[in-house]
Amino acid sequence: MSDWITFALPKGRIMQDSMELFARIGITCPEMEGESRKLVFENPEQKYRFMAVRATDVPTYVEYGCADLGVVGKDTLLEQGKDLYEPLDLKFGYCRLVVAEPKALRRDDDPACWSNIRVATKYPNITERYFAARGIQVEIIKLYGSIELAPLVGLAERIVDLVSTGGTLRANDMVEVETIAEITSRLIVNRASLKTKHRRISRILADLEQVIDDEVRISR
Ligand SMILES: Nc1ncnc2c1ncn2[C@@H]1O[C@H](COP(=O)(O)OP(=O)(O)OP(=O)(O)O)[C@@H](O)[C@H]1O
Ligand SMILES: O=P(O)(O)OC[C@H]1O[C@H](OP(=O)(O)OP(=O)(O)O)[C@H](O)[C@@H]1O
Repeated sequence: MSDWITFALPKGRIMQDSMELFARIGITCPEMEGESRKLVFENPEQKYRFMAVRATDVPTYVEYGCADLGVVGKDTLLEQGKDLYEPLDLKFGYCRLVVAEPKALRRDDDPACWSNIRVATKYPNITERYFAARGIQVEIIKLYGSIELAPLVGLAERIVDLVSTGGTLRANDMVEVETIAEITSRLIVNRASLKTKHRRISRILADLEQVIDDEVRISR
């Protein structure tokens, strides 16, 4: 099995974009087509294995070498701060990590005057760092989803969360105040695999880079 390549892919929205990109460099997995509760899928002819994991668990599987390669949002990498080799920006999964607050609060609010605020977020580390760098004291309420609910029920005045279309903020009468980071999905690589499976992995990296560069060139 040692010449197999194992990918850790997030079960959610990134999975499909990942498989579409991999298909463009000839990496496919017919076993993954259709509904299934399976967590591991294989293409024995090509010697590829795909593990479906929680988005936030991808770095762990790659760090411990259970997966050679992983696809994960930059938000997760920034939050977890693991020392992982991150050679490629895959240029999908685009969104922004922002500070947001209710429209009604925004009217008289001046972020330059913030000194002590309460923020609900899935990203406590990023949030802490961001406000500490500006000398703002922040009380962080860690949540695991539906972050936009927090200001509606008085749990926190502000949130730090991802925005893509802006639909969730609008639907909950909130507005963006500041952008913390632009986010895309990244390819991450286990450092030991890079040495032990160098030929296969460097080929995958080169092929992906080519396809991504071509796409960027065409879209210009
Ligand atoms: N609205 C969005 N639009 C585009 N990309 C997004 C959006 N929300 C999240 N992402 C990206 O997709 C990644 C995975 O998000 P997803 O919602 O699938 O998992 P999650 O629910 O955040 O993770 P978990 O299942 O571990 O709680 C995020 O880390 C981010 O990089
Ligand atoms: O700008 P939009 O296109 O509306 O997308 C933003 C929403 O998407 C993500 O939530 P997700 O769907 O992952 O739900 P969750 O936070 O409850 O897990 C994010 O946390 C925002 O709530």
